[in-house]
Amino acid sequence: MRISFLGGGNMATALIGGMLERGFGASDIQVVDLQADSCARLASRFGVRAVGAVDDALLDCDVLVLAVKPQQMQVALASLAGRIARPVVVSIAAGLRVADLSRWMGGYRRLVRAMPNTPALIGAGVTGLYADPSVDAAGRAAAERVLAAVGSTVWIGEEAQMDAVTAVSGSGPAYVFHFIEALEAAGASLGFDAATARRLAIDTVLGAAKLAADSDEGPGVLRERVTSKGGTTEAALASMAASGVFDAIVRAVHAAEVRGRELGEQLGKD
Ligand SMILES: NC(=O)C1=CN([C@@H]2O[C@H](COP(=O)(O)OP(=O)(O)OC[C@H]3O[C@@H](n4cnc5c(N)ncnc54)[C@H](O)[C@@H]3O)[C@@H](O)[C@H]2O)C=CC1
Ligand SMILES: O=C(O)[C@@H]1CCC=N1
Repeated sequence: MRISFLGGGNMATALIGGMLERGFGASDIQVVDLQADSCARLASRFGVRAVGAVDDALLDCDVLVLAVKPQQMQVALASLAGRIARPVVVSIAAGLRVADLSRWMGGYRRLVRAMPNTPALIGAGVTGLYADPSVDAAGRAAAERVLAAVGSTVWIGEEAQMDAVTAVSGSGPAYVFHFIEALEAAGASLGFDAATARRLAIDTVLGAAKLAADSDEGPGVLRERVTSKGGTTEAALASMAASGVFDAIVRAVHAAEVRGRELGEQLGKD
């Protein structure tokens, strides 16, 4: 299976790295990026073909992944209109709807929207996928194969829910990194050196996530197990509740969902 990327930034790098780790061949992967330094970096790091402009070889693929910023998409797609007939086109852009992507590609409709996240870099991503109803089973399977190479996949039945996927799991790693930053800062403020504070914070999140993933019980039950009556955890959780941490996180995820919808509406007007 031949895969091409339009845009070779953070996410394309994460996806290509993960795919190569999982047995995709470098000679089956191509990238186009406007920045010469991005092309040089991808070519030297991964051994893939990386070019500065769309050409016929790049478009001769089974899956074309659209990996430019939402604001860059319309201009980027203008270079494809009328030039593709075969590949299933997979957009990983936040917000942008199938109808608008299709219009910008001159009516091409073999489109799948995917929302991966950066842990794809180590094969630990999760991706929500939505296919235009016109995409056949083979097209869906091809798109899923690319994203499944870098983590788990979940098909979403309604396109409108892709903004919720973006808010929960697409942006989600940033929330977790932010939590790690806070835990690390707290450790440092309690007197640990930087390396020790970071180790304690990261390994705690890693271990807790693994425990949650491996357990038949939900995170609420696991939380209660840590929380001894009258103990230290109870004191910390009471402080979090007083600060409204839980509700603040829920509100933050809703803000991300709203921003995804706004992006789609604003950019789709043109
Ligand atoms: N960063 C993340 O965690 C996630 C990002 N996304 C989505 O992935 C997409 C890419 O995001 P990043 O990789 O973070 O952005 P990025 O800015 O790192 O990469 C975009 C790349 O596209 C290139 N580019 C721009 N216009 C181009 C054109 N016309 N032709 C060829 N290349 C062009 C840029 O030079 C840049 O290297 C976005 O649409 C974003 O919504 C999706 C899931 C997670
Ligand atoms: O922040 C963003 O817009 C992108 C989409 C999901 C993660 N990063």
